[in-house]
Amino acid sequence: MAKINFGGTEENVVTREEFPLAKAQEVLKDETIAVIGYGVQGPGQALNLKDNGFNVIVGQRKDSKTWDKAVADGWEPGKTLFPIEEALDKGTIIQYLLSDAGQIAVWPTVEKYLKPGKALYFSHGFGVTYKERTGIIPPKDVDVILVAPKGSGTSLRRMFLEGRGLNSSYAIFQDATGKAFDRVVALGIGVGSGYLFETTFQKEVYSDLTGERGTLMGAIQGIFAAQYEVLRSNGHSPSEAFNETVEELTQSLMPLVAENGMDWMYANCSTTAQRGALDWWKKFRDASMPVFKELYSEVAKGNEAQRSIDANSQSDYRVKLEEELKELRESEMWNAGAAVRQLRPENQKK
Ligand SMILES: NC(=O)C1=CN([C@@H]2O[C@H](COP(=O)(O)OP(=O)(O)OC[C@H]3O[C@@H](n4cnc5c(N)ncnc54)[C@H](O)[C@@H]3O)[C@@H](O)[C@H]2O)C=CC1
Ligand SMILES: CC(=O)[C@](C)(O)C(=O)O
Ligand SMILES: [Mg+2]
Ligand SMILES: [Mg+2]
Repeated sequence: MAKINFGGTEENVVTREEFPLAKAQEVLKDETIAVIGYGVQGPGQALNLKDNGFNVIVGQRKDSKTWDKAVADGWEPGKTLFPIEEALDKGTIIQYLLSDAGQIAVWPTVEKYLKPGKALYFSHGFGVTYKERTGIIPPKDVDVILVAPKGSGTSLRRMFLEGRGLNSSYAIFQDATGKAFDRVVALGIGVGSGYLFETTFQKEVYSDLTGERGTLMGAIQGIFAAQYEVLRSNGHSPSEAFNETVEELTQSLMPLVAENGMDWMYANCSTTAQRGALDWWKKFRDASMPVFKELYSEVAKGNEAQRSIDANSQSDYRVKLEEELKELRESEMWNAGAAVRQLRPENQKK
């Protein structure tokens, strides 16, 4: 366990150096890892575990699109791919990777197979933290652990195949066997994490729900739309408005931030831009602070969790989500974006 100083605070971090893959394989050599759910995280984690040499099987609803996806990915029905209950029975570690709403519906079935000594693994603190709303209360004689990749399951798989890794948080809610730490870290390394930082189930879900509604997905679309609309209402063309709002950020500036921080990105822009950005960023911070405070309060009260449960437990939730995604895709800003993306040299038809 390394102690890393993050901006003045020392935190526990597990890296591949001190917990190499060989150690993870040794820790889990007698385990059967059953990945329940094959949506976004399921494929990324299961395929990385398989490529890392672990004994992993997939449990999914038969005659479902995701069953077919698993077959297409090489999982063999009756050998490494099973209906959910069969996988639950065979698994000594249950990776519960159904959707958060789906986990509620299937929990009564999962609970039946949680024999003493097994491990119940999540990639989100949602189900256990909001137990009054989800009904997910694990038995006392199983390990309850979490590895939460800080990114899409699609990126987890892509970065693994590129020889890189996506960072994950890890937490132990219950250590019934005395092996919970070794199991959770071994699984974190096995699913392809670059390094693991410690958290709790509650801290993970509060921060994650805030992040995805905030800078990572919700707020960023909000400020893109606001700037785009102001530019357009002042006579700027769609391509100019989109390039100045999104394309330059994703293609040029965000990679510089990822490489070496915000000051590095600023330093690689004009002094005119630096002056402006340094003058305005606090104004945007102050304007959005009340919204972020309201967001966190709604998350901590459980209202955001309930909203997600109510909406995503509807039988037509996917249809409704797709309609809203279509509305976003067909908005002028993202329509202009599709044209701009096509103009990238790498996308030009050869
Ligand atoms: N999407 C991502 O990249 C990330 C997801 N997570 C967490 O990982 C877990 C899995 O997330 P995703 O892969 O996005 O899930 P998802 O929304 O893609 O759903 C996974 C699978 O659950 C199935 N499912 C949904 N409702 C069901 C039901 N009632 N009965 C049976 N199956 C049902 C779906 O068919 C799908 O195959 C969640 O706890 C999520 O919060 C964590 C980090 C990132
Ligand atoms: C990809 C990720 O980390 C999210 C945004 O939290 C999620 O998909 O739930
Ligand atoms: Mg997340
Ligand atoms: Mg999330």
